[in-house]
Amino acid sequence: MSDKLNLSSDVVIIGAGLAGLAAAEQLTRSGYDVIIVEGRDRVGGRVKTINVADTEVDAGATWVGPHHTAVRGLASRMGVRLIPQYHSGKSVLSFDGKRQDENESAFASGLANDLSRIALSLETLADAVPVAAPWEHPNVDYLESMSFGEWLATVKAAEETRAFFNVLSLVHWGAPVTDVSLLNVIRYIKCFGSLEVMLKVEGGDQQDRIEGTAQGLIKRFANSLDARILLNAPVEHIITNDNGLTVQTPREEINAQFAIITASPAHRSFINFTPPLPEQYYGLARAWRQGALSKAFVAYEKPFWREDGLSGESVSDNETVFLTFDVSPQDKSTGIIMAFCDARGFDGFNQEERQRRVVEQLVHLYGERAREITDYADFSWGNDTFAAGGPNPAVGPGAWRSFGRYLSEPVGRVHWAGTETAHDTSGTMNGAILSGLRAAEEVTKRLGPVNPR
Ligand SMILES: Cc1cc2nc3c(=O)[nH]c(=O)nc-3n(C[C@H](O)[C@H](O)[C@H](O)COP(=O)(O)OP(=O)(O)OC[C@H]3O[C@@H](n4cnc5c(N)ncnc54)[C@H](O)[C@@H]3O)c2cc1C
Repeated sequence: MSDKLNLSSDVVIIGAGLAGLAAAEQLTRSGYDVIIVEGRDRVGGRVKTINVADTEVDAGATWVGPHHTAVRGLASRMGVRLIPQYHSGKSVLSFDGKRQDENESAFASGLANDLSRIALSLETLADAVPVAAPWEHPNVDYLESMSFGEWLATVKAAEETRAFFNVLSLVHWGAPVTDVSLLNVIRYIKCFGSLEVMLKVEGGDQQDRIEGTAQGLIKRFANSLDARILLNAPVEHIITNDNGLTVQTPREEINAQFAIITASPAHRSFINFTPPLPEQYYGLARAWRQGALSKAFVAYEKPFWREDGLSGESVSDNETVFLTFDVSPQDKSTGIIMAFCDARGFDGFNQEERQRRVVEQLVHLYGERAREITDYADFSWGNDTFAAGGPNPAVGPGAWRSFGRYLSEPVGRVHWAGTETAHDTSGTMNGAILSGLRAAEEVTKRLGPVNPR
């Protein structure tokens, strides 16, 4: 007999990120018994709080766009405020080591025209993508034949335009333009609404932050649920038979009718399935390689860049820091720059070297005062000890056509959720919630009615 703790529920949810918690809320409200199993020692998944200068900051997801109604609704129910992303003043651009303020003419002329030309082509391509079934696109062979980088070369994008879109690629897929397929990029743009929405602060995806951090919101959400949450419980094995399934972690064995797996597609393959999943599901896990992205937070006595008329926003082709934002607390008790760092020029170095690289680039962008730091913290999602990678999969050429249809198609008693399986706002916290609700609805239909709580 196994010495594991035996538990049972109607549904087991794997993953205590937003998708898992949203699915659990929906199912428990309908009267079902739910257990959530989470491999990490915390809830939140790709949402995580770290500390810099005694201030909590978002190492993972940060922003909520105006159209992210599921997150907005959740925040409002949990009594958590959204605060506007600081966006006053000029941003800074730095390509090939040449720093300039946003509205200086060198950028405004040639590059702006080329950027608009490429952006328009992308938007036009995105318009025609059937987001729920991109493999049905009439030109799927062409769109899946090349990476985003190859397409940029085909349309003769200027070097700086390519560098600009590389920043977009790094921040969304944690990988350069050479690693993601053209179809993946345009589908993602359609899921977000438009390229403009993806890039904008006011009226766009970077409009608001969650007061007290996104993980603060998720902790409240988790505490409000009428479901058991097991932490430090990595699911190793799922055994299905005619009557139900058994989910095994190193310490627990949980019997249930159905499972909802919210792990990102690449992490699904770390679970052993008996009977095995159909072959295509392993192909999917291989092809949905999780990108890598890191964030550094540099604290100062005050947000000094504001005195120079700067917003703290910057875009660079620097090999370490490619994007910055001002995430200082609203009371300006300290100044904090959040720097998105390219894993390739960051993750392999020790903390001293990572900090040196980040601060040097901030000095380049904001002047010598950027050297006078009061604190520093960083987090590398690609180096995380469990379910490493982030923020989204770097889906390469051919992957959507071969495996896309298996993202959310249930296998027996196993259903799939997670932001990657959403059609609307896929790749965001909002998409995660929507995917959890969709999977809960699928399972509810199969379980049949019980008395709602
Ligand atoms: C650096 C970064 C910045 C981001 N910025 C934003 C942003 O500004 N705005 C925005 O909306 N989104 C942003 N995102 C994306 C957002 O965080 C995700 O889309 C969302 O949180 C995904 O939620 P999820 O529940 O689908 O997946 P996850 O949060 O990944 O949850 C899945 C859970 O499953 C667990 N798990 C995996 N395998 C197992 C197993 N075998 N057993 C048990 N548990 C397992 C994982 O530990 C994880 O907790 C960002 C992400 C990152 C990394």
